[in-house]
Amino acid sequence: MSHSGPDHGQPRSRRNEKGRERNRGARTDRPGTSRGFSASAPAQRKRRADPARLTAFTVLRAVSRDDAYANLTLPAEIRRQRLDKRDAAFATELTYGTLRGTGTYDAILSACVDRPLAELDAPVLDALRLGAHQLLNMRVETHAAVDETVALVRSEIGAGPSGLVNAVLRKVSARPLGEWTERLAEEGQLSGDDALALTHAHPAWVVRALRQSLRLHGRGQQLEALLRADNAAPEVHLVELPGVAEESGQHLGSAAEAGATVSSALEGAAIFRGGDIARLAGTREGQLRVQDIGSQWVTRALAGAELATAAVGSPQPERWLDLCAGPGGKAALLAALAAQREATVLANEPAPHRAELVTRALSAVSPEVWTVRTGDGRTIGEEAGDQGFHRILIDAPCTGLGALRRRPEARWRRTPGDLSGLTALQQELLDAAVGALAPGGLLAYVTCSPHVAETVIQVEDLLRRHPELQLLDAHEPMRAAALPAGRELLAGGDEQAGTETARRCVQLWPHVHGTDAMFFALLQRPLQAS
Ligand SMILES: C[S@@+](CC[C@H](N)C(=O)[O-])C[C@H]1O[C@@H](n2cnc3c(N)ncnc32)[C@H](O)[C@@H]1O
Repeated sequence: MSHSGPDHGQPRSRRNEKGRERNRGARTDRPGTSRGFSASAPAQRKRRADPARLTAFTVLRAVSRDDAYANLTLPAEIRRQRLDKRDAAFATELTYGTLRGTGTYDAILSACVDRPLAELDAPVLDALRLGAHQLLNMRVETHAAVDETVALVRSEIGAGPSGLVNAVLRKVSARPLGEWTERLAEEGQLSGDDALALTHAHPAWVVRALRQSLRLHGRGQQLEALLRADNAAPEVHLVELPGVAEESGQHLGSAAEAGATVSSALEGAAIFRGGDIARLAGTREGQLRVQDIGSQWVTRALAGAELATAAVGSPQPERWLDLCAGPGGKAALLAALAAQREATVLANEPAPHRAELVTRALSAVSPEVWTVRTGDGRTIGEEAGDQGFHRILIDAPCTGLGALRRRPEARWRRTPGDLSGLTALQQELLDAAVGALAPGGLLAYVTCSPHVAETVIQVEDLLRRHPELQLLDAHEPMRAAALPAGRELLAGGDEQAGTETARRCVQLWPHVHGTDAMFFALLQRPLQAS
């Protein structure tokens, strides 16, 4: 992790966006940049917090106090503080980096504080984590990281704890991150996954789960690459919904002019590395949307997979179902693809506010194509009718361990105890979907988690409960949906997977495919019961 922002405590001359040299000596309004700042007596030190650091601190507080989600809270806070582009980028790195690294920073802080961290006031601990991130993982100069954090504490918490924060951060700054983790691993006699957990800031149970899944999918040697990828800022992926704009590809074209790179892996997709997405043409109408390429890929694979002939032979248009649709990303793409095939989509979501989001996402597609149901997916049999659904997507509620890049606090919030409730729900949703599937129909089971209990084991259990189902090779529709570079990306890994079931499923990975670690299994109901 690194930050190359210009004026957050780095006393080097930097250029502004237009390439002009900034006169740093003349700028005294930016914290950490005014000359002699760190040398000034404490009483003369600035008491006002730097807006970017204040933004990050406010989000950290919301995450630890209210269980807020940083990816939702941060944009609102950036707007509230009216941060410019550079400060917004700095605040984002501060917030996301601090949250990702929390476990490791806490281990280091524990070695520098003379009492258990749990005895510190929560805001003080958040400020220390923020300071530790700047010292250990960003290119912020030591004096600025310490002084700015102390200024933040003075202004937001009070003068009381500022001495402690100053002293602790100075101890933290005594060695670089690598030395800290080596030393702590040695002292704690950590080895294997526990040492990796400390070095790469993942809980040990998550490291073990990722190792198990990588091994099952023929990628046993790639654990460190995956852990590193989880700690990198994700690229923003865009999708242009097919067939909804006046001219096909027009929004991707203008996004490319604004700096996006059109994907060579998947049609309709692009990668955007910075900039204001809301200003891209088509976003206001929901025709151009942010969506991980992995999500786009599995949606296109389900829409394009071949149905058994009798299921198609019906005079009725195909009926598609998105069983767990909120907030509607896949539903919108599915509906756009359905419109091109004269199919209809029922998008189901039990949480009313998320069902609203689904309706909003679908509004880019002709309303004749889709309907939203606000209900529990386990009662979907009520909607199956005589015919059933021809294509069903279950994008199941899951631990989300495949999206750690995007949800920086999630890894510390999840516990292994979450698995039993989630896997039980996944099982019930799968059974309900099987009951609603038309003869010859296709069922896509998708998770944004690579945990084997939610993926391959879930599919094996399903096949035991419903031996009539056929597990298709999910790579085929994925390859068919892909562009040449995407087909290449799909090669390897799963082909050497440990079990026949795993070989037939697709497991995407951030370090291989540049997507979330999304799992995709495709099952088919036979035309007639045998
Ligand atoms: C992984 S998210 C789906 C993401 C969505 N497909 C998208 O691409 O935007 C899982 C969704 O399942 C919903 N869910 C939770 N319990 C459910 C249930 N009993 N039946 C159906 N959906 C459920 C959650 O509210 C959540 O919106």
